[in-house]
Parts: sequence; C-alpha cells; structure tokens
Amino acid sequence: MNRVDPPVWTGRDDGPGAEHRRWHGTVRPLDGADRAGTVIVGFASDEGVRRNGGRTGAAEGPTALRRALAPLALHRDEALYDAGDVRVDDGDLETGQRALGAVVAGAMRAGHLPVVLGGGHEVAYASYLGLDEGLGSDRTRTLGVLNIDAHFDLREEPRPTSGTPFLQISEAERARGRAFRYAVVGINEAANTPVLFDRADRLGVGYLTDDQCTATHLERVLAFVRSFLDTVDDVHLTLDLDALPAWVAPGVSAPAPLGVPTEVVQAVVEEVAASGRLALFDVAELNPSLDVDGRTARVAARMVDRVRAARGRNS
Ligand SMILES: N=CN[C@@H](CCC(=O)O)C(=O)O
Ligand SMILES: [Mn+2]
Ligand SMILES: [Mn+2]
Repeated sequence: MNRVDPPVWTGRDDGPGAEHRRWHGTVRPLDGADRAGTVIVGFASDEGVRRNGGRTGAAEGPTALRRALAPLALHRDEALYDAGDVRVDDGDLETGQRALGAVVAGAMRAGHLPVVLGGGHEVAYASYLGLDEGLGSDRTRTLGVLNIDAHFDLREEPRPTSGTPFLQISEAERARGRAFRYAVVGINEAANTPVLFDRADRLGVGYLTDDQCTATHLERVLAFVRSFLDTVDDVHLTLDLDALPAWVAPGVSAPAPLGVPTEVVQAVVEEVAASGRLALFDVAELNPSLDVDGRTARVAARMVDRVRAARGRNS
C-alpha cells in the first residue's frame, strides 16, 4: 500500500503561547488524537489527470498545500490533525481511492471533519468512498455534493479519471437506491461539451455558470447554495481550483479564462461550512509545477482555513 507519514509542519515561529498560535505548531499526528477536530489527509495522485489527458503534477499538491497552511495564524484553540498521505503508485488509482476512503471513514467514525488535499479531481470519488462508509451503509439521509468547478466532471469513460468522479458517485448512490443531489458553481460553458450539459440535465444537476458567479451576483450565488443545502442532510464540498481565475490559480491542469472570483468562492465555502451539514471538504487539482509564486497553493490554503474557521463558529 501507499500510506506515508505526515511531513513535518514548519514555518515562522514568533514564540511560545496561544498568542503566537499557527497551524504548524498546532497540527498533531492523527494517531495521538484526544478530542474531535479537523483531520488533514493528502491524496498524492495525478493518475486521474494523466488518464484524462491533462497536465500532470497534482501528486505534489498535498505537500505544497501543507506548506501554504503551515504559517497561517489560528485565533482560537482547536484540534488539527494530520493523517499523512495516501500515494497512488504504479497507476493503481482504484487501490489508492479505496485506501483514502478507509482513512476518511476512520476519521469520521472518530468524530473528526476530514479535509482531503488532492491530487487530481479523482480525489472526489476517493472521498466519497470514505463518506459512504463513514456515514453508515444503512443511511436514509440525503447526501449532496457541491462542486466549485469550471467542469461537470460527469464524463463516461472506460475507467475512472479526473473527469469522471461525479458520474461515479451518482451511479454508486443510485445503485444503493438513495436520493442524491449534485450541484456545480462556476461552470465554463466553453469547457463542457453539449453531451456533458445533457447528462447534467438528465441527472437533475443544478449549476451556475462562471458568468453567473461574478462578484455582483454574490447574493444570487449564495441563494443557489442555500437552496441546495435545504435539499440535503450531509454535504461533500469539493473545490476544484480551476474554478478560480487563471491569474489567481495558475497552478492547475486547465486554468480558467474568467473563473469565479476569490471572494465568491470564499463566501460559498464559508456558507457551506457554517451550515452544520458539512461532512467533508476536499481540494483538487493543485499542481505546484505549474504554480506562480505559490499563489494557487496560497488561495487553496485560505479556503481550507476558512472552512475550519466557519465550521468552528457553528459548533
Ligand atoms: N478534472 C478535470 N476535468 C476536466 C478537464 C478539462 C481539461 O483538461 O481541459 C474535464 O474532464 O472536463
Ligand atoms: Mn475543473
Ligand atoms: Mn474538476
């Protein structure tokens, strides 16, 4: 298998004491957990992007994202844990997805919020495997996936890729006879062919295009998110960084020409995190080899940190 130890969390240190608290001095290995908190787990994979014909390098995403999280200041006492990385070796994506799912399910059973650092967007199916187990197989509660993404990722392919996770989840939930909701914020019309729009319509997928997600439309975007939240019990929130504008998030396989502004993405993740329904958050497609001055990693870290903070306000 492919589980590796958590890397060391380091960064600027202004001294001991709560007044200097940052992520790097707070994160502890999950093995020593003594209270409920947020669990970071990396999914070091770009096999899905490779299979999907994209630009590989997302396997280094978890390390870059931890480095960007490390110096961030914390303003209250809370538990943060690191479960390490699940690494996809030798192209065996399916084994890696199951391994990630097992870590997620274990964290959920212990009462933690899993935050999964991708990895290509194939991470979303791996997260789902964990959610499915962690929520309990006899569940009647409705699971919803809210995807912030330029793409539907509803491709029909002979084997799983970074472009297939939400069709896989939809089919898995249908096979189990469960209701399932899927919505996307940030769709770039020119990056999704008619067959994908037709499939989305057939599956009852709600979506907003990038044109509908400009800052002037913030209230409308939040209304869309709230009405989605009203239809589900548990939410899998997934952020594909290619939803953000290319100049904000250049370090992705498929950068966005318009994209969803940072403040709109932030408002959406905070809305979901504060709803009390967030079951898991994952961040996908960070490719450090394509990043510029770490800006994609920084914006990704900000969203992870805002999820942590907004969820804390609710508890
Ligand atoms: N996770 C990415 N999915 C996109 C990639 C698009 C592209 O590479 O241009 C998709 O398959 O549509
Ligand atoms: Mn995308
Ligand atoms: Mn995607």
